[in-house]
Amino acid sequence: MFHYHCLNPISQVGLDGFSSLYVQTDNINDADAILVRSAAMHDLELPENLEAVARAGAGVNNIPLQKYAEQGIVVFNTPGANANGVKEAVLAGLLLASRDIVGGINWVQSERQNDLIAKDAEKEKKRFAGNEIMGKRLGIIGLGAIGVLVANAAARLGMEVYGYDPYISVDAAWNLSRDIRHIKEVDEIYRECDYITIHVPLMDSTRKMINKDAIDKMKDGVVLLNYARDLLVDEEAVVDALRAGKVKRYVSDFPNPTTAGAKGCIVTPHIGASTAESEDNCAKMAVKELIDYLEHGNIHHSVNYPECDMGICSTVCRIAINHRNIKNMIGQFASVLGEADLNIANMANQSKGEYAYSLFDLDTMVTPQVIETLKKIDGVLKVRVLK
Ligand SMILES: NC(=O)C1=CN([C@@H]2O[C@H](COP(=O)(O)OP(=O)(O)OC[C@H]3O[C@@H](n4cnc5c(N)ncnc54)[C@H](O)[C@@H]3O)[C@@H](O)[C@H]2O)C=CC1
Ligand SMILES: O=C(O)CCC(=O)C(=O)O
Repeated sequence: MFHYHCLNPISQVGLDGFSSLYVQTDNINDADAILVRSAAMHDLELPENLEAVARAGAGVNNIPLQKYAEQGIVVFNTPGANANGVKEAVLAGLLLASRDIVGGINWVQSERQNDLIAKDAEKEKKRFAGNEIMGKRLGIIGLGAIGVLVANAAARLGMEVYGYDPYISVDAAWNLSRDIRHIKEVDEIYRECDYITIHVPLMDSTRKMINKDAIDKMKDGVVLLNYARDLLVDEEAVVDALRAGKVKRYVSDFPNPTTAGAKGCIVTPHIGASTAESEDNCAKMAVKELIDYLEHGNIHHSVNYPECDMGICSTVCRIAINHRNIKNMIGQFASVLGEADLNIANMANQSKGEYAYSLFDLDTMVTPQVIETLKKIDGVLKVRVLK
């Protein structure tokens, strides 16, 4: 029996993927696994028995990845599962920034008692006029799951699309329309584009990457869109640039005291991925990842441990070891198992940065003493026995 705890509401369609072997618990201390969306986990101490955290979404800046890796806790995310939801929100953002649709709706609302509203609308509508996006130049920073979808959709809407991503994956490159212009220096995006949208993860290297220096290089009247994370942008600098007329509109999905209500800011309450489809997709993928890890020890889409897949164990037992990526770990595991007269039928060892993961399928059941000996090896962070 496995227990899981949800730190945020998770789509029932996804949770239905758990078999009768799984029970939801309100007590985090009983949990083998946690499902989370945007809840902040940096100050959350996790119990020793916890095996995994699955982020039903893309961004993992709310999770202390290294701290959990040190505890042998594997953190997963769900790459691409909510990308279409965000793409559609970005398209809405492009249109909302181009025409004063929000102002127009608010005007109609404020005139709802006015019997002459139809006639007055014809006089007032020039205040809410704007421009079309067709033929305008859109710069996309970050061509991952979301950036690629935004690029292709904007190109189909007749925009001239510039894409910048020095670390683009082979898959993303294959999925990118040939109409997208490949930009090698981000300054070219700043210099040339009428609209700039950012789709990179929040990391130390990307924090405040859109700052005053970057804004100064942009075209006058540029529109900035941020459906990635507010901390990627120096928003004080953006608000100053809006006041000065340098930036025309700032569209953000992350409300905070700097941007909420500020002139020229169009801010939504982090709803980029809040569609039934995205929520279901993320939850389904997260649950699948947890099941494969808890039952079979396989790792797919982890952000702090390597990919590792040995399928379903067809021998008597499988040992899963989370450990540091240092020399002679496999040698030590093999000698402990050999000394205990255990034959290794199959094995896998993968590493990612400072951490590594090993699976051993054995022909005979391992004893608790052998597991204790493995746990005592310097650099071992967690050992599990799986059937
Ligand atoms: N508003 C919302 O509800 C949502 C927001 N997000 C945010 O969007 C971000 C991106 O999501 P995905 O596209 O799914 O992630 P992804 O991991 O598929 O793509 C990120 C891309 O950014 C690129 N990148 C990294 N550093 C870069 C840099 N310095 N310059 C240019 N490119 C760089 C990477 O190479 C990668 O291709 C997430 O990390 C998350 O913060 C994601 C989903 C929903
Ligand atoms: O769960 C959510 O709605 C947040 C989505 C998000 O920001 C992400 O996937 O990075």
